[in-house]
Amino acid sequence: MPDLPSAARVVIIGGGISGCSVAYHLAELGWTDIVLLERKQLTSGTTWHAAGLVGQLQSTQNRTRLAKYSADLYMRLEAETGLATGFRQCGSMTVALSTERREEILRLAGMARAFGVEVHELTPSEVGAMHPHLNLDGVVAGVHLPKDGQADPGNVALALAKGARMRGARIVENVKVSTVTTAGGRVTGVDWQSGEESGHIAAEHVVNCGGMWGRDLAARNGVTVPLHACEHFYIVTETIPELQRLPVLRVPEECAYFKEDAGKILLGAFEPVAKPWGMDGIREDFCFDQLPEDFDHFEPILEKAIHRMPMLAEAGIHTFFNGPESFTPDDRYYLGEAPELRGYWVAAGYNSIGIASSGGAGMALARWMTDGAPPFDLWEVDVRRAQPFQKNRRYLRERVSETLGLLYADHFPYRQMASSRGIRRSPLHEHLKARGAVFGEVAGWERANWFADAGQPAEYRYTWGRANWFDNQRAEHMALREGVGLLDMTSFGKIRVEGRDALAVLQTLCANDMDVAAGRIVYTQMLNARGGIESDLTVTRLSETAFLLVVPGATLQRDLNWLRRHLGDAAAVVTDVSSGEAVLPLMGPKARDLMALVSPDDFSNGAFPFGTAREIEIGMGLARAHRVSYVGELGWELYVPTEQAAHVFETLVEAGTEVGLRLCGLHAMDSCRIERAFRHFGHDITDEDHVLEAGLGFAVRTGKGDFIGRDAILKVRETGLSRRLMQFRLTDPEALLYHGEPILRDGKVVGHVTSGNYGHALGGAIGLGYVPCSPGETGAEMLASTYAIDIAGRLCPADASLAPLYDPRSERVKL
Ligand SMILES: NCCCC(=O)O
Repeated sequence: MPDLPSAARVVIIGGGISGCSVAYHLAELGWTDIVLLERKQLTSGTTWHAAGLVGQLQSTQNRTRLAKYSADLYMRLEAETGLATGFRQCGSMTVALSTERREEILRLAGMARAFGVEVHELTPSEVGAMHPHLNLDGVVAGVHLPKDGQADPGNVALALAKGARMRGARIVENVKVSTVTTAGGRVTGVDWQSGEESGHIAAEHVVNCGGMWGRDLAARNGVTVPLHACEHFYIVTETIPELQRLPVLRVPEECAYFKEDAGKILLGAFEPVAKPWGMDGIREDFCFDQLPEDFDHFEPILEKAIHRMPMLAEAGIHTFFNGPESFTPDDRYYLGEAPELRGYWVAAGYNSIGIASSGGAGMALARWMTDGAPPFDLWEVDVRRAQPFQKNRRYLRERVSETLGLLYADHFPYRQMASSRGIRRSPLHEHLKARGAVFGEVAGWERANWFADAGQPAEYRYTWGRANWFDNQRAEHMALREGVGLLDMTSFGKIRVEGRDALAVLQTLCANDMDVAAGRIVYTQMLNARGGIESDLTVTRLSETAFLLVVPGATLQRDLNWLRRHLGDAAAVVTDVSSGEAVLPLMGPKARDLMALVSPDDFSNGAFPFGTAREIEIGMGLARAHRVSYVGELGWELYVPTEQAAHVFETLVEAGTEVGLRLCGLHAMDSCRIERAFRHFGHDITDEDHVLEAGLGFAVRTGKGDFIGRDAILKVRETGLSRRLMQFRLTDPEALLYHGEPILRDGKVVGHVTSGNYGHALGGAIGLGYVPCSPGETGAEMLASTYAIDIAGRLCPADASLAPLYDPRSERVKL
């Protein structure tokens, strides 16, 4: 009979590195009554066969921050626990074989450096000096991270487990969780089995660290954790006598990584088309299992690797390894509390970088569970980004066969997934496609990003330079600025909040005043207690007791979750009505002229002012027109019952010929919104960003009474801001900004670009980003500095502004 309590504060399911790290960090934060249950033996799923690379260079700042934490933790873990982890700070090197890849690694290096990661750029001959066995054919550059390392993954997990046990956590093997029990939308504990024995542990929290079992385990409780295992291949050579100690080497363009360990080379592959595994479930007795080798599948990578490191041709292969690892639809892992079930936490789906990620992820989750909020913005890995449909196994199988290879593929800006597409489509999809739309995907939605001209291939050609759609974007952008453009934003999340207490609920959750007349639209944020932004939305009062909330499609699950969790026993219901209406923004100074051609209603400023919504006739149908704009121009967002969308679209397009209507895509919408300095949730504004630092004080009404975040606003009003969101325009019209580029103030790195695009009306790349300031420092003082943005090592001078560079007085929306 396993030695298990009948109650615990938290039960962690899964004894891989993820579960051990969560247990370690919760114990470190003083949690008692921690129980970790492992179905077989610790590390016996995926951890034991991981390659053990601890690389800090991740594709975003916050994942880099977490990976840096892992590297620092593993450095000290052996001394703390007395258990050897095999961690060696051998450094790592990534080489580029093309100028495009060079741009990518130098951009990443600049970003990582801004976060305190030591990183050096290398010329080809410096690459050769650092790795003398390397064939330098085609190598154009490299980056070296001396503090990267490698470790024995199993031992790191065991050391974390020991550290957790030393602080009182109970870690028990050979106990399987058969059910996570629930009541009233909350976790109540777990039922367990061990051989013939079974029992129950009552618990406030459960953490799903189930790795490749994570999806199925979650699905049993209706929780969405979309991940799927893929086969991951590597070989280990026999001992190579002349081999010296080497840094980890990544040659992403040849899909390969090389790790020197004890005189042998481990060569691993991230091939472009991977082999999903475990489609019909995973064998009950799976424990330290390997999968059958597939030499034909590995051979193309091996051939290139032999060319790159010719000594491999002579080295015998000691081990040909194939083992399953979990992959997710967007190559990002899942952390946080599941929106479906209170007390159900997730740390899973590590996409083959679980050793590098788990240390930091365990720390972040433990702090999240302790404080009820993540330690910093973790939206990119937040489990609430998962869409319910992504549980579908066929979707996952097809998608992960692509995402494994994407780990080492070029991470070009605007790169789109090729697999598992077309799942969520607007009713106008075929209309847009027939007119040249090139689609991108967000949250499963297909969205027209740009429109190809007649005869132009309707496809992306990826680059770090000017894209093949740059001129299309410019034409669409200028149509929105000078004429009239029609967009399709059906992917917006639409939420109805209604009932006797709907107003009271929204007054508590929103920073702006919701007590407005029916037909008014209010731009607002939902804040957390720190004044950070949980949601960025418009709220339209439909009647005394009904409100329509419009949110980005990508944040719908998060926003629904935030609303529902704060309902308490209020007499209000929250309903996702996203599928009921298509959204057609008609924007530009000629929008009123076009509306007059398709509708008998009055669209004058007097009759239809900015910030109002009303039902209108359009063609032979009805729509609700909202006078708002995310591009900063006169216009209306038309909310049309889904089944009337095609009719309204056809009516607008037909009449539009008279006023030069142009179909516009999301790329033009984004370039317009960044010129106008409209913030984008998840980039410019997150739960870490105080609403006043974000420059959104104009949408805050502290005088209306209490609401979540009010105290934090009053406090900052008293103490002053410690940073401010600024807008930048590069003075070189050729340079391009995407995201993550370091910002320099008077020659010193002070922040990074939170979002970037090209300002076609302003004539240069535009970026937003936070700049620290001292309390009391005036805007004029901030603007007296000189600013530059580091783009892959080149310093590009930038004009900085606190007010929007385009239409600073917001006159155009009120034309
Ligand atoms: N599991 C392999 C890790 C690969 C990498 O860190 O690049």
